[in-house]
Amino acid sequence: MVVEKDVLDSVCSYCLLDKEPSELKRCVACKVARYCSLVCQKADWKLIHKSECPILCKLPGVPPTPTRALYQYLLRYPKAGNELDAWSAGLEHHVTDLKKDTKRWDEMVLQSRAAVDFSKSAPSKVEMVTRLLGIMATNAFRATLPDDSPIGLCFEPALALVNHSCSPNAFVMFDGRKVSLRALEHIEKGDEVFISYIDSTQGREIRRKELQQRYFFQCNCEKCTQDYSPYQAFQRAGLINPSKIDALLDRQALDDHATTRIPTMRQMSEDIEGFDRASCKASLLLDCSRGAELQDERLKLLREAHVELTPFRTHEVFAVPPYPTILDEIYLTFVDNERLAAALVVLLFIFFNCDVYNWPKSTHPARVTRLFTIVRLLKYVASLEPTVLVESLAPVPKELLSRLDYISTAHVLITIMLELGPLSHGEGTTFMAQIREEMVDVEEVQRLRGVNVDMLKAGGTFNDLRSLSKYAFDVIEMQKVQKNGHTADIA
Ligand SMILES: C[S@@+](CC[C@H](N)C(=O)[O-])C[C@H]1O[C@@H](n2cnc3c(N)ncnc32)[C@H](O)[C@@H]1O
Repeated sequence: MVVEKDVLDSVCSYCLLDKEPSELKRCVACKVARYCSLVCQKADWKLIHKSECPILCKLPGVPPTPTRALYQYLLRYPKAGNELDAWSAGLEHHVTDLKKDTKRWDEMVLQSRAAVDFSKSAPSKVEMVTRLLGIMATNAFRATLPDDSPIGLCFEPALALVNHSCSPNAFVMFDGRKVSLRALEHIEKGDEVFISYIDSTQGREIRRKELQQRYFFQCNCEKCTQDYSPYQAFQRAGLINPSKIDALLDRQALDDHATTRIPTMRQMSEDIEGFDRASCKASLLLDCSRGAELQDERLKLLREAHVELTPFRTHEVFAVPPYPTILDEIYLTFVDNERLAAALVVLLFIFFNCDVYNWPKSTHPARVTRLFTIVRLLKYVASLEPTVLVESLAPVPKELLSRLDYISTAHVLITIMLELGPLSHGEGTTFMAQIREEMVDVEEVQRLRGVNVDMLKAGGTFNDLRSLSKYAFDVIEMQKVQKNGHTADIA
């Protein structure tokens, strides 16, 4: 496991947990590696830093993450000849495919030479190291935090044996240094385990292109061969796991919506020009928004992209790409702008209308992580003065905003997460510890308020949450304008 170059300041180089930079102590020699404790520093020194530190001391900057992964391999197996270890040697390397892209291959050879040079290995090892780089390109995982931000490169030969499917039955979960393969559903003995290498909520052509370019194969899973829409894939995936989540989601309504979207999608495919044009224009605007320097400019482009998707909106096919991505980016822009009440409303809409279809299993880590974000946003909204809340969510009726019990809703969601978290992220993980911390915090607030939450009444609470999510479009269209030097939201 190698820490991503960009997060070296905020992640412990040994346990890989993210911390405030002030909580991490730098290695006094190289000033690159940082640790959250002496225990981690000692463990990393023994594992790799003893050999890596002198390299980092001599270099003017930190080499790219793959180069560091390569020289760390050479440092850990200094006595090996020009052959890879048995585990790595058996993995796909796609060297023939990689060589077809001469520019990419030349860069790979350069990176391998640098790794051999930095680790003072024999020059004869360059060929083996370039092959190892090919193996890593196909087999290494991007280690992430629960919010999906990258923290490192993980090369684990046993996990690398798992093939891809766009409707996977398992997933890889990172918790600091620990990595595990977890099932999304019951897998019979003898059945193949599949994970998704990519964002499988994207459309088939984008998925196929990405898999071909990065992994050199054409995916022939059922979702690809049948070109299933998210609604068909949802129905194929079966019912949502029975659990307390039923209080939050109306399973019958979800199923009915999916059923009625199937003929709608067929109808849409007859007007392919109209939908393709809308989708292409929205995707172009989305790309432009990613290049926008100012937040307001970014939001303006995303709003335009959202308007382009009006045909999707008319047919209520919110789970169909690129709709979920556009909404997700709008939500993230609101977070970046510290418009957290607006972010909550958009996120609720995404949760109820996109996520449930794109990740049908309620124990999917993406779904559970979303619930966690919703809890945090609910707690923030609960802390706002009622007048400020009404102002920041101008299109939402005051009556609904004042009726909602944000803390009790957060409380019930945490109760649900205590059931889902051990299945999605695993018992004993940092994520579960965070959920428990939230529970202690919310229970204390409830005690002070004298509120006793009854799960049976939760259905009512969630109806209000669903009602709030229905104002997402009005909230998105709300303009932020400059008024006498002050910014204000107007409907
Ligand atoms: C991480 S490896 C998976 C293990 C690999 N099958 C092996 O035996 O070493 C990734 C490579 O496996 C192959 N692969 C993975 N999933 C596949 C799929 N669904 N269909 C065809 N090939 C696949 C591709 O060659 C891909 O580059």
